[in-house]
Amino acid sequence: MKEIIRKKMAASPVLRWTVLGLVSFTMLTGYVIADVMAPLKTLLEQQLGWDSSDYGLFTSGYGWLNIFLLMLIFGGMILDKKGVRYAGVLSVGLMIGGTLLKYWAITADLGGAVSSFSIGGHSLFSVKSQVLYATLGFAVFGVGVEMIGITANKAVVKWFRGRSLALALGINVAAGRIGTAIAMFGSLPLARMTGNPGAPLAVCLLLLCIGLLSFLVFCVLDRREDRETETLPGTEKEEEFKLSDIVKIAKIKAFWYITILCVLFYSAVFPFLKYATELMIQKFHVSPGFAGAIPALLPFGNILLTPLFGSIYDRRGHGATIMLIGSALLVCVYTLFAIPALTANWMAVVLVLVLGAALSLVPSAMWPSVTKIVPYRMLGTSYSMIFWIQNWGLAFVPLLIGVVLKNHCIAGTVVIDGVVSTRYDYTLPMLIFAGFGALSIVFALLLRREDARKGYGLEKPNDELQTNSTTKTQIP
Ligand SMILES: NCCCC[C@H](NC(=O)[C@@H](N)CCCCN)C(=O)O
Repeated sequence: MKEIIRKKMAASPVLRWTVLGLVSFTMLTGYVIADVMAPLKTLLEQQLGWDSSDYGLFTSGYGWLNIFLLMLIFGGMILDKKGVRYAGVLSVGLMIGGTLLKYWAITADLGGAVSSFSIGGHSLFSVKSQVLYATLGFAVFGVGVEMIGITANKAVVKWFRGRSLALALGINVAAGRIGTAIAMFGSLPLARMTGNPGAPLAVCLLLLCIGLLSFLVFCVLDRREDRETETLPGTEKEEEFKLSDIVKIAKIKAFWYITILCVLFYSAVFPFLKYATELMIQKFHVSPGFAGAIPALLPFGNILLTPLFGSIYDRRGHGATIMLIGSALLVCVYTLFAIPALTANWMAVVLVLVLGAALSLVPSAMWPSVTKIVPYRMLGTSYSMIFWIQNWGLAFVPLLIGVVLKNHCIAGTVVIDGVVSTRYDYTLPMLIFAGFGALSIVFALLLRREDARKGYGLEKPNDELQTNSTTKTQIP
């Protein structure tokens, strides 16, 4: 009888897809907030008196606790020790707490207060208190949103092993992209309409509370599933995560290949977006009012393509090859972006669309492939280690590009919207991004070779591999 119930729970497609919808919706609400302030840079400067360095400090806050205080790694260990329900509720709690602090900082009247830091009477630096509190809020939020990313991965793996795993993870990534698209298109109009840069954050907070409810419903279903599986005769208890597992993970060569591929690949895409609008204006002569719309096409393509490529991986396999093709596309896109003679508007649109295809190919194969390399009980820690290293790239590559632009790429001045601005030659930054792509190819090749040696099954269809497994812990 219990066997029947278990089959009913775990195998019921309606239940599985409902679980995916609930978890992905929670992640979506977090992803909206991650990007909601980006379109408001000018408004923050006009209405709150921020300058570019205030905004830069605030944006960098996202990674502080994750990178320097290793919060992401601890998040992964909590996930493996305490499970997806505990980690998920904790993540949403952190996101709500961080966003509340950020909202308060943006909307409170702090009377232009300044916070100064000094050691032994020597002043280190001063910063507007409003900027400081908003940054701290964003830092706490950053811990929560990265943690919900890995929690969602592990929850989806838990429910979809053996059944369209890459498609499910692709849909989960697509939910994140919908969140980004909502932020990119909704934030500025809402702030302008209300005349309040805090208004989009208030709406996001409401959305995040609905995200919490959604996750709590998931918790009920997940708990029921666990109870029913546990009481089945012959069900072995999942081996517990131990601290020494970190060493085991670190000894897996393929894990490092996929991690390095991840940091190189993501460092070539997300940091590019921070400069893409200016590239459109200065190289492709797109009008400033329209220039942001071209890079904004990127998440839209992903929404359809990531699940599509995931489904191909499930049915046909070729995971490592999919990552290789995605990396090769990066090289093509950025080499073409670097060619000074190519300045047609349509070319920029085509290149962004191809970049979107690359950003669908690699994640659609990368996240499911990790499950073939490390055992399920270590998955949270493994994803967190990958995210941690990736976060270094996401934090420092934009800085590197900024320094390169300032020191090597100034090519005179240009008038934009009646204002004389510095003209930059983007050839070198584009070649740097192409270089990341070339290195990604190398690591995708190394991964493919390691797979052939160790037989992880990265080139095999997920569905075929999974139907051969019989227990929860049998992932190679
Ligand atoms: N369940 C989510 C899978 C990860 C998706 C992946 N996100 C990340 O890698 C994050 N660490 C950083 C994303 C930063 C974007 N603002 C993704 O492809 O988005």
